[in-house]
Amino acid sequence: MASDQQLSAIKNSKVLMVGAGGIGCELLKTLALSGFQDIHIIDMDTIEVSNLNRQFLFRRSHVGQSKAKVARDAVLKFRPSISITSYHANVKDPQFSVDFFKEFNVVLNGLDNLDARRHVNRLCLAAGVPLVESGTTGFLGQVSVHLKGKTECYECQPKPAPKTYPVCTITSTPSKFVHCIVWAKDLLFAKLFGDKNQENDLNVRSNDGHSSSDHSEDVFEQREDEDVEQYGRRIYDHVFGYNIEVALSNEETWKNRNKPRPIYVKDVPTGNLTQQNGNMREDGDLSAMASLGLKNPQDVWSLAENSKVFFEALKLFFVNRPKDIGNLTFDKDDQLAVEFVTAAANIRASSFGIPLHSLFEAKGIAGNIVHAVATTNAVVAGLIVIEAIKVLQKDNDNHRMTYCLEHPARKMLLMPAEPFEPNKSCYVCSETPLSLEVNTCRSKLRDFVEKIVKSKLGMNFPLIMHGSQILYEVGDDLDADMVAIYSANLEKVLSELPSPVTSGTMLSIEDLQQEFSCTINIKHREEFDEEKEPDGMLLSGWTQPSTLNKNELVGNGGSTSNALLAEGTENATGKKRKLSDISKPTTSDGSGLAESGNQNQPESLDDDDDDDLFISDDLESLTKKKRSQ
Ligand SMILES: Nc1ncnc2c1ncn2[C@@H]1O[C@H](COP(=O)(O)OP(=O)(O)OP(=O)(O)O)[C@@H](O)[C@H]1O
Ligand SMILES: [Zn+2]
Repeated sequence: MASDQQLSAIKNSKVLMVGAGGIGCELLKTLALSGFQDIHIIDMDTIEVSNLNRQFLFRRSHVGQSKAKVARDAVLKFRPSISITSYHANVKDPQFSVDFFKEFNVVLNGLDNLDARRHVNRLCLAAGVPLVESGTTGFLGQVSVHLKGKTECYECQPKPAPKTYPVCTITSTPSKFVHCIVWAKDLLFAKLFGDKNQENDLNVRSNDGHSSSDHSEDVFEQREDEDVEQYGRRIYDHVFGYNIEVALSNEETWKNRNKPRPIYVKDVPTGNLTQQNGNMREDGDLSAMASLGLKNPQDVWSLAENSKVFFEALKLFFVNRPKDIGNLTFDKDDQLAVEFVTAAANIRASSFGIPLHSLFEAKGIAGNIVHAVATTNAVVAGLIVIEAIKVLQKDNDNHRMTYCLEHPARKMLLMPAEPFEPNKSCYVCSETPLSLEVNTCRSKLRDFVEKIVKSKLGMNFPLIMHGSQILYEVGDDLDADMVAIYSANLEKVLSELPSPVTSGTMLSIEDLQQEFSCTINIKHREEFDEEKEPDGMLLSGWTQPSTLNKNELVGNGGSTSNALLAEGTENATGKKRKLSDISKPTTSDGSGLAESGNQNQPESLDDDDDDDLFISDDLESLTKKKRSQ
């Protein structure tokens, strides 16, 4: 039961929830039932069928409608007297300015991506509004509190980069099914159905050293004299047959590897491809599986079935979705795209002697999906509300960041820890400059804007200055002359800009919407390792807090929090961390939650009682011990 004091803090508060998905639905319900009276929700999405299993405020009839609005209406049905305001919008839209954020007593995040989380973090810092951040993945969850100047901000700890694979593993020497998925999704699918002007490694390696005139034209363009079936067969023979033959001709590559087998259409009994079954699923999605009468997404298809799905999906794209061709990027919710990618990945896997997978498994890998657990979302939502109430009561000494871990016996375990102090070298909440190694004579301003300013620094509306000269700016109110100058600057190499950027230059970069600025010291470097530093530049200076050494306890930014709050990491793609992993300093970054061995594991861990949830204070006492040293 809440105390009178708590109730009055709750009643007089105005809270902003960002995200009305898995965590958001639970959170809105818990806020309403806890007595919150003025709740604002932002979510940019509409409801999908795949949300219904856990986003319990939504029903089938709501599919296609705004999540924020439907969530609001559903909760108002059982709490009609409270005020809920919904925004069907991206939190990065300019309407959600620093002034907008200042209206709230606390901001609660239920997001699913790094980009939006970073943006909200910056707005909360600029507005001086406390942020309660959260994330879940399967049985794992985490809630943390960020108070400007008192605790670390969401970006104080670097987040691991999403898992990437060396280009040659994907283009020439796959050894795992995931490599075949990446090839099918990022190369083949992108080449056939995506933007034709995008760089694509599909042919680069496989055609190395072979200048057969037959293959020097763009083989991926449909020829005027061929129909879509002939086109499909030619693509099939090219990517699964010819390209593999070319790869095989490089003897060196296969000295210590199993050789792949070229596969041509004529070798595979695909039978009659004219379909009788109609090509729609029950939910109205276009589907090659439906046309072919393949019903169970958990079945592993044979090579022949995969080949049929390949041809049928390709045909359906060209015949039924011609407008999409040239504009598509892979989307795990696009049934036909998932079918095509599954089939292509399996045919490639077959060629390389890698076990084939079902559509269900392939979709999970392609979409970086860890199946959500509704209970974890509910527990995390409860923890968010507990921390939000402490924020409202200004109970700043008692905040906890809480990890939701998986008990070895599949029970859920809560681990509270004290929040960390701000990282003095955080480029977001402190003024520490960053440094960038870059070839200033080769890299263009465009590379710097795309790869560093937007992608690494997460800026939306950047302004780049060298001394008092503006090199680049984004905004709606720029006059045409300025737009022309900035566009021309984008195409210039750094050292040839009107105000040349060379070794020793200090650039200031500002995002006017986020009210966030930082400085970058430029250091010229000639060469970069293509595989390890594919951006051709290296940003540094934003380090782990120096107070932590490798074997010390890490409350946030440790492997669990990174796995949860950063997208697409190895952990988020299916490998669940065990408590024992987290309790020992054996994680790759040495940042396991506890110091070493079993001594730090909660005693109750092996306890066999039947409770489904228990809270351990062990970690908290350890944290205190470490900090007082
Ligand atoms: N920039 C953003 N602005 C507003 N809402 C956002 C933004 N980024 C993500 N969201 C919302 O955050 C919510 C996250 O919820 P959740 O993790 O359950 O994802 P989902 O898309 O509903 O489910 P899944 O990804 O598993 O299909 C989504 O509803 C999504 O629309
Ligand atoms: Zn910070």
